[in-house]
Amino acid sequence: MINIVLFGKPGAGKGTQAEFLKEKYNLTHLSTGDIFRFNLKNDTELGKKARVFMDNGELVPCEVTTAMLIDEVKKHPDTAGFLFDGYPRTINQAEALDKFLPTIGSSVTATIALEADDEILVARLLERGKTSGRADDQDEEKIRVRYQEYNEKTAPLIDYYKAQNKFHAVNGIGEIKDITERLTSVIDNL
Ligand SMILES: Nc1ncnc2c1ncn2[C@@H]1O[C@H](COP(=O)(O)OP(=O)(O)O)[C@@H](O)[C@H]1O
Repeated sequence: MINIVLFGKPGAGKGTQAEFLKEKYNLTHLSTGDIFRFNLKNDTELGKKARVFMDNGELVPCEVTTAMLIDEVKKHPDTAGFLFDGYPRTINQAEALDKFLPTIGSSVTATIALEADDEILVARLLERGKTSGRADDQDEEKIRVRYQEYNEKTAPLIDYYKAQNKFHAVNGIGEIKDITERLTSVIDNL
């Protein structure tokens, strides 16, 4: 089983690249953002718990997110591997994943970060907000909160995975297909 964590700031292109990678490597794509948005749209119990946090650009509490993620993983016992997109986003979540995966005989294979400058990313998010209907993409204030959350809570994961020799980074600026190639060359060399 190969488990890849796609890592990057909001707007870095994780979702776009995940679409190509899941096909190429036959992986199950788990996007916590997508799962939360589905639950919001359908007004489920989970959606009710997540809504205020998401609408404000804040992280949903770890207990809620981790329980949801583990449920999703368990739905795919026969998969060739997972492509985690948007999880883990805190050290607590990374530790939870490192505890859970061995219970299904697996582990994180590698973390790959898509890197890009903040100004480019904020512009991308505002552009996406014009068509995506995502409230958190339409308001600079909310985008700012998401970057704060990233810097405080998610950025420490870089050192967490470096300490395990599992951190890789690629340049997230350029043509979509060139970025896909950068990612596949990392995965093919794992
Ligand atoms: N691992 C997570 N932990 C906590 N909250 C999360 C997590 N993943 C997604 N969320 C919630 O869903 C929102 C949107 O997620 P996502 O689409 O991945 O965002 P982005 O485009 O900012 O990377 C986040 O701002 C957060 O509220």
